[in-house]
Amino acid sequence: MSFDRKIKIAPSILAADFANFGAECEAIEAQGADWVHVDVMDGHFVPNITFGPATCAAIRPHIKGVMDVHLMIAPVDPYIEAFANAGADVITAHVEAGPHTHRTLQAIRGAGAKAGLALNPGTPASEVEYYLDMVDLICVMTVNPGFGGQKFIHSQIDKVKQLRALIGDRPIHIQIDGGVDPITAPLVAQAGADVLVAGSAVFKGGSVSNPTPYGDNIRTIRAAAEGVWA
Ligand SMILES: O=C(CO)[C@H](O)[C@H](O)COP(=O)(O)O
Repeated sequence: MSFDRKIKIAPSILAADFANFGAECEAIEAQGADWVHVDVMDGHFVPNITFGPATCAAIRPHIKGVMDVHLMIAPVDPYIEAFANAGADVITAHVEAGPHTHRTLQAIRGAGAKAGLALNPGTPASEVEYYLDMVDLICVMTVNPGFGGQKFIHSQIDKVKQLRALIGDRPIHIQIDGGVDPITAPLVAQAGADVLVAGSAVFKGGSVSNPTPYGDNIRTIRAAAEGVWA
C-alpha cells in the first residue's frame, strides 16, 4: 500500500446489505471505490454491535484493494493480531479506547498493518502530537461513532486544519468518517483531508443487483472533493 495524497473514497459497509457483504464489496470496488472501510463495533466502546475478525476474514477474498478496518472497541490490544490475520491492510484504533495508545500503535505495525488513530469529536487534535512517528492515518470522526446516517459535525473542520498543520510533510493520511456527502466532502478536502469514508451517501439508491448508483454516488463525492483543488 503506497502513500499518496489524492482523494480516496472509502465506502463504509456499515451501510451495505449485511446478508451480502462479499458481493457488496465487489460491487463498490467495481464502481470505483478506492478503499473498503469496515466498521467493527463492540456494544461497549460504542452503543452498537457489528461484527468481528471472522467476518473480516470472510470478506477479504472479495476485496482486491485496501481493507481499512476501523476498530470501535475497547480494549483493543487483545484483538489486533486477529484483525491483522484476517487481512486488514489498515487497522485504526481510537485514542479514547485505552491508556496505552503508544503500545497499541506498535502492536498494529508489529502485526504488519498500517496504523490508524481515530479521534472522537470531543478529542483535540493535540492528542496525536506524540504519535506522529507511529501513525499512517489519522481518522477524524465527524459524527459520534456508533451509527451511520448521522449529521456531519462542522466543528471538526477546524480540527482537520490543525492536524494538517501538525502533520506537515509526514506521509500520514487524514481520514474523515461520518456524514460525508457531496456537500461536506469539499469542506474537509479543502481543510486537508484525503481519505473520505462514506456509508449512506455511497450506498443510497443502489444494490448488488443495481450497483450503478454506487458508482454515480462515488463519482459525485469525488468530483466535489477534487473540485476544491482545481
Ligand atoms: O464509523 C461510522 C460510524 O461510527 C461510519 O463509518 C460512518 O458513520 C459512516 O456512515 P455515514 O456515511 O452514513 O455517516
